[in-house]
Amino acid sequence: MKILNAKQIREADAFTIKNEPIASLALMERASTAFTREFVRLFPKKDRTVHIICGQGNNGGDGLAVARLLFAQAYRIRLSQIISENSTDDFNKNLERLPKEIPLEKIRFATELKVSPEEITIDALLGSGLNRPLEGRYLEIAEEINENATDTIAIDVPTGFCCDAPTESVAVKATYTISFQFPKLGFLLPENSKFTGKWLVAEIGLHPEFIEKEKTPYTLTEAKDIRKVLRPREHFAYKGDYGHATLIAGAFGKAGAAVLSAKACLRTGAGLLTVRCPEKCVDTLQFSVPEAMCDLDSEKEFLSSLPDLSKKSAIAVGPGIGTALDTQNMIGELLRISPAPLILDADALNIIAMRDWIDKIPEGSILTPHLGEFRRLVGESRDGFQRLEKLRELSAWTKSVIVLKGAFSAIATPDGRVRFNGTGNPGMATAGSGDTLTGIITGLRSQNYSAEESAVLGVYLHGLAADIATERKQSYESLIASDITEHLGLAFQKAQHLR
Ligand SMILES: NC(=O)C1=CN([C@@H]2O[C@H](COP(=O)(O)OP(=O)(O)OC[C@H]3O[C@@H](n4cnc5c(N)ncnc54)[C@H](OP(=O)(O)O)[C@@H]3O)[C@@H](O)[C@H]2O)[C@@H](O)CC1
Ligand SMILES: [K+]
Repeated sequence: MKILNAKQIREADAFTIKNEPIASLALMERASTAFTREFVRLFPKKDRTVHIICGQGNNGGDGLAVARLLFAQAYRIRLSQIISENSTDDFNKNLERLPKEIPLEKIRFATELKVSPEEITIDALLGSGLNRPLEGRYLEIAEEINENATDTIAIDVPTGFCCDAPTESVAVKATYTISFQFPKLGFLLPENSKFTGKWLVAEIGLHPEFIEKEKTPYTLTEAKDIRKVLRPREHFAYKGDYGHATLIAGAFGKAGAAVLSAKACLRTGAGLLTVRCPEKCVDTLQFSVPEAMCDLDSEKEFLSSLPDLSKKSAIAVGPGIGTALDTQNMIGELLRISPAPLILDADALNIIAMRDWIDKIPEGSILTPHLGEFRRLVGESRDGFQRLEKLRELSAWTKSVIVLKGAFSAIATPDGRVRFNGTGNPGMATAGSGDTLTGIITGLRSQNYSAEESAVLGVYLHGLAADIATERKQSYESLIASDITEHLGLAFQKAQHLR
């Protein structure tokens, strides 16, 4: 799904009105109907008054239409209209259409507005037309909502929320945001997420031709994108058809990282897996993952040299390796010879940052930094938007795919695109979760998925497996990395639509 900026969304709106063609009022009705449908799903009971706070722009127009539509479904409605000098035509027309039975309070001063925790609050004050930070009474109204509302549902975006830049001033903190047609870039970045609450996107039928031709570097991966890329397992295949992966992982006391990666790699479908590890990790590995072969380093406690890497389909390095000097030199050698596609994670990335080796990263690699590792590689970022720019730059610079892990993991490709991932949950912020992802991506790369496909599929399946684990038997608190691997089978089934 494309992510367009606020200007592009306005243009999509205008293009649809002209070319569908559809009257702008009818498009507003479509948007309000879509919002109402989602609202009714979220709040099917009609035991609480719904208080709708409207501005006089098109976001306010949506609010008036929603008031009429919810009233028709027997919700108890209270409406506050924040009076300003200007109003849009569609706002005025929806004001005319408003049933007389709906109580309408005209608000001139913020102090006149009373928000009650007993009611459900719908925020229709300002939407994507925001062009400056909130101040004066708008700011006071947002504060009144934040202080007193218990359930706030924002139409399109919360009032004061910046779609395409950090929201630095006060904005409404919604419980849910029901947004039209496209997720906004700001929904996907950490500093803005405190305003949207849980967000969802309601389709309003903006013109497909406009959406098709409009260019944006940003997309959000959907289930249908995954289904297009996932290949079915061949009936007459044998293990040699699915690659021989190598995982260079582990150090004394960190055999678990190697175990987690290895298991996830095999569960993702790699035909064969060899794990290169120090001697002290081998018993743990062979006991925990008997399906993997082990190849011992000459050092007992840490990795110091590379194994034979000929005929390997993918090589992952990093989980649990530590940063001993010999291990650093081994990474330097691997970057130099790079005999097969590389997946670089964890301490491999830390070593690259320490030794200033970004220039040595072979083209076509996959890097999977979390926020801390990313910072070590490219320095501090002012905010999520600047971090996104640095992510794109790093991908172009290294000609590699970079997976920046976090909520809505972002996958950058050297051509400047960024693909966000929507699966996963806060339970995944747990030890070993990243090692599991490395294993999954390695398993896919080993089966000859491209670097971009491996990263996109891997991150999606990793998140989906965690979601299924959480739905079935875990909570966000109790989820651990091995639960993710345990549910990979169901994730594949769901992604392939077999379930
Ligand atoms: N796109 C679509 O596909 C569809 C969009 N639809 C809906 O339209 C909404 C966008 O509507 P919109 O453009 O009328 O702007 P909106 O957010 O109501 O603001 C109104 C005016 O407020 C002003 N203003 C700005 N900042 C301010 C501030 N800080 N403090 C005070 N005032 C401020 C500014 O006017 P100004 O004061 O600059 O003259 C601005 O023009 C969108 O979110 C969605 O709900 C659907 O109906 C149909 C399909
Ligand atoms: K709003």
